[in-house]
Order: sequence, then structure tokens, then C-alpha cells
Amino acid sequence: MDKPLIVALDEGTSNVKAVAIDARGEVVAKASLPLRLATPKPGWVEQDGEALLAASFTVLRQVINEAGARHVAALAVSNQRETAIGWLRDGGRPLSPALSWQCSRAAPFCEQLRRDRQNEIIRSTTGLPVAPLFSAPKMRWLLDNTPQGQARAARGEICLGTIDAWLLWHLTGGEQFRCDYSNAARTQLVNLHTLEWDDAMLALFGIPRAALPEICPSAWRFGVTKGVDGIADGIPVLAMVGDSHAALYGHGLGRAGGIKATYGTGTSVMAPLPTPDMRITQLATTLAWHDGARAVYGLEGNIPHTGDGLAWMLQAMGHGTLDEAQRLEWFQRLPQSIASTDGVYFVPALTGSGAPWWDDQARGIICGLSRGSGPAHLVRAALEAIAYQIADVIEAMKAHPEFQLNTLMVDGGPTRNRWLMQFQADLLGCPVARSATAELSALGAGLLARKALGGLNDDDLLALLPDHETWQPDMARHARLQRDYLGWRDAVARAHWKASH
Ligand SMILES: O=P(O)(O)OC[C@H](O)CO
Repeated sequence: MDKPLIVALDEGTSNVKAVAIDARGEVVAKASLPLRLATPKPGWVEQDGEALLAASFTVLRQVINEAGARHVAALAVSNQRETAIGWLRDGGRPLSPALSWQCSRAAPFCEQLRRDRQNEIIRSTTGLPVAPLFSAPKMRWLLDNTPQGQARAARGEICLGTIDAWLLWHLTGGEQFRCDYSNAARTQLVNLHTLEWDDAMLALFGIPRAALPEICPSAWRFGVTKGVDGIADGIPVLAMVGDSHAALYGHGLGRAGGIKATYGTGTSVMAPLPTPDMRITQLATTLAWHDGARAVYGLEGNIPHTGDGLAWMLQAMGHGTLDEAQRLEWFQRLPQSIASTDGVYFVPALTGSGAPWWDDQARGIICGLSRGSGPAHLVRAALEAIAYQIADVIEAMKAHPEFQLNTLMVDGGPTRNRWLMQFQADLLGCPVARSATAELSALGAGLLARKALGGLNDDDLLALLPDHETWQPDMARHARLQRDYLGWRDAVARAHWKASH
């Protein structure tokens, strides 16, 4: 193979990395750079779109040059989702900083939609709840805060896009204005049944169709590089996909029964589904990817505080300065030093609860303390809370008629904790499989690009997936943990107590 490499860009919220992946699926070169977030007002979170481009092009240039441009068959992109940016079609200059997925400046507009009782039509059309997280209310804010924004957008002078579209536009010298299905599905403007921009949603959010990109499959010939300093012209971009979706693809190509959980500050749990079905109102339904032949859907639950709850507990106990290695040592040693938490639970609803409860008013609680409770009980309760919250989302997923759980596939920093992996397997009563690679999103996007190159079927791609280390459940312990899980549910109800009083 004269061009064996795919260079995949993983454009995240806090850093951007590029990796070169060879024909066996191995990472042979990589580079990364941190990205800055700005918080100009409470609740506002934004990112300099041009700085994001510059960092992305720097890591791409570095990896392409290290690997040798003549060996690069294609580029692939996985990216932070929901973040929205507007730019001038003439010249590509941004209208303002990109509005991060974390930004809640569009909350008043969302509140109005809820007051106008638009929730149900939005959810049944797009699969998503009304929330400032999604791109559509952010795009509306951008147009409202740009002189003659609506009129100029309707005339096609303004482009509105997710980060994949922004990157592609600039990678192709302004020639291609396209995004992929997975990113489009997170805007809240796509009809999940037709997979097209939806007229009713465009009208509701006040977004002219002329301002939006063409939606393409995630594995697709999106365009070729043109005019990027230091990067050869003519390299095809063959995949673009949201990062969480790319990780699911990188774990197992979305085979039935393989659910993934990315453990980080928060956790995204995603299950692949063959059809969209929006009956489970506690979770978001989304498009996982379109591989050029077919669309795969996803049922997703986002939990805001998992690793973050652990960090909070450590800080509250006065150990916030421990470095990463010390934390891992602590978090493995302390929970094993006791047989159980003796009924102590920590519900880390620190800014409200996410999936499957969705209660902004909920607040964190520690309950079940007795005279004998100590640091080990608290640390163990914080670790167990991660596993319990994931179990809550999976419980909600079980209501879906096509749901299957064979293995929970996991990735992210906290999965290095072997005690936590075993506890998660015992609690769920199913194997937990941790991916051997830290570059799962980039790898998933890279595999989609390989698919677009042609010549490989899914069995060939499966052979390129990284290995997993698996923890098998102890079923006797699983049975005992069902009692503790009921105690957890009771604690969750107490965390939600404030909302109803
Ligand atoms: O930047 P990450 O990797 O935390 O991902 C951000 C998510 O895509 C937002 O939905």
C-alpha cells in the first residue's frame, strides 16, 4: 500500500491532537496542543475559533510531516460536539468566538421555548431535550447579536456551523461547506426520521436554511486540502464525526449489545441502535454515525459529575493537591480497605443532576453516616457513585425495546482504577472491557476514513480495533449489590428532595 496512513484530528474542548494511524490500526505519530476556554460572564463559555484552527493546523502539519505527506491517504476529524460558530462566507472571518457546548447564554431563549410548550415537538423531531447545550439556540443567539444577522444569513452571507464544518471550510480553502450527520444531529435542527434540516425546527429557532452546511455521511469524500500553510494540497478529508460517537465506533463499530461509557469529569453513556425511537424521554436519541451505507442511531445519557464528584470529595477532605499517580493509588487502596461503605452514599448532583433524572434543582448529598464512618467510606462512596450513576442510565436504556447489553466498553482516565472496573462489572452483572488505546475518538474517525477509502468491510475493520482488557462480573456479588443499589436509589431521591419542597 503506497499510502498506508490516515491522519486523524481529534479536536476536543481542552486540547487538540493529531495521530497518524497505519494500515494495522497502530498509532505511529502524534502531536497535541492545549486549547483555551474563556468565561467572560457567569455561565458563558467561549473559544477563539481562529486559535482553534491554528492549533488544529499545527498538530496536523506536525504529524503529516513526521509521517511523510506522500504516505498519507486521507484526513479524518473527530470533534467536540454542539459548539457553534458563525462566519462570513466571503473570506471566512468568524462573527464572534465559538460558543462552547458548555455555554449557557442561550438559557433564556430555551426557557421561552419551554414556556411556549415546544419541548415535546422538539424532542419528538430531533430526539433532544430543550437545553442551551445544543447548537440551535446558540446559533440563534449569534444571529440576534450580529447586525442584521437574520437577513444576512437568509441571503447566504453568513455561515453557521458546528466545529467539523468550521474546520472543513478552512482545510479546503473555503470550497466545502459541509458537516456530518452526527454533528448535524446535535444541533437540534435535524429531523431524526428524515435526516434532513427540519423546516419546523428552522422556523422555531429562527435559523435560515441558507446559512447551514450540506449534511453528508460521516464516512464521505468531504473535500481536499487547499491553501493551508505547510500542508500539501489535495489530501482528501474522508471522515468527520462527533467525538463521543467516534469513541463508540472505535470500541466495536457499534455492534449490538456493546454500550460505551467514557469516564471523565462527566460521563457519556451511549448505546448503538438500528432505528431512532424517542419513547425514552429520560435520554437523548441521536444519530451515532452514517458510514456511507447506513445510519446507526444512538441512545445517550450524559452525567455531569462522575470524575468531578471524586475530585470534589478529595478537595473537601483536604487532599486536593495530590498528583494523579497519588490519587490513583489512594482511590484503589482506600475502597479495598473496607468491605463496604456500611450504608454511606454520596450523590454528586453538584450543579443538579443529568441523565436520567434531569433536575437542575437537585443538590449533592452525603447520607448514611455513622460514628464509625471515615475517609475510606467517603472515598469509596464517591467511587461507587460513578458506577451507580452509569447503572442508572443503563437502567433507563433497558426500557428501549431494541436495547441489549452484552459488554460495557469503557475509556477515559478513571478507568485506570482497577477496583472501580471490577465494582462496575459486579454492579451491572456484565463484563466491563477497557480499551487499550487512549486515542479512541481519533481512531474511530480514522476507521471511518478507511471505510470511505473502500476495499475494507466491517470484519476487516474489526481486526484493526485495539484490544480490550476485560473484567468479568462476580454474579454472587452482583446479587448482593442489588440491595445496595436500592439504597443508592433512595439516596438519589433525597438529593432531589429540594426540587419538590
Ligand atoms: O471535548 P470533549 O472530549 O470533552 O467532548 C465534548 C463533547 O463532545 C460535548 O458534547
